[in-house]
Amino acid sequence: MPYFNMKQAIIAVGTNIGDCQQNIQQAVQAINLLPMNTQVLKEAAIYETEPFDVPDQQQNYFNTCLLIETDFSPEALLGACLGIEVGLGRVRKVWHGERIIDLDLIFYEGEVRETKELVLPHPGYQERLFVLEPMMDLCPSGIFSEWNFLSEYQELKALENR
Ligand SMILES: Nc1ncnc2c1ncn2[C@@H]1O[C@H](COP(=O)(O)OP(=O)(O)OP(=O)(O)O)[C@@H](O)[C@H]1O
Ligand SMILES: Nc1nc2c(c(=O)[nH]1)N=C(CO)CN2
Repeated sequence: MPYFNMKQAIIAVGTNIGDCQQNIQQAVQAINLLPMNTQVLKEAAIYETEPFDVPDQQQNYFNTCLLIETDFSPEALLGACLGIEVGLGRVRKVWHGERIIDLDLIFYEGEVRETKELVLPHPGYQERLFVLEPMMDLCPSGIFSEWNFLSEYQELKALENR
């Protein structure tokens, strides 16, 4: 019987320690091993980006975004992502410090949250070309569910090209 309950979400991935391509690959594998029918449907290109809004000297980041489907709730999906970060060796030391892997939940369908643990859509994604650019690979119209991020992408891209 067809199964209609799956939800789609976008996860932004960032890494700037160690073998960054491998870190991303391991994150994708870990997401595909999650329960609740979770799987990566589409991977954006990987972009090398300069550190943005960081407190110290850091290596360039490698950023991408993943379109996934899942039966997890938004809260459970975030918990699963935080578990993958820990499993891949992430240690939190300072705010916006360098990291082996960062998995941010940008959108979960049209869901909105404003709790201490989970804010949806992810706060600040509109100011981050390193998130918007790979999201355009996943959604070339600049639209995901109720969210239209095309103009934010175009504005930041134009600034970058000046
Ligand atoms: N949409 C979301 N995606 C990921 N984490 C979130 C989200 N909303 C709230 N959080 C909370 O943010 C906390 C800190 O996340 P993290 O340490 O990855 O922040 P950061 O990546 O350094 O900064 P930023 O959130 O600005 O990218 C997490 O423990 C999580 O509970
Ligand atoms: N280029 C780039 N800069 C960042 C990134 C990131 O993933 N890429 N993540 C941050 C905190 O989440 C802070 N700054």
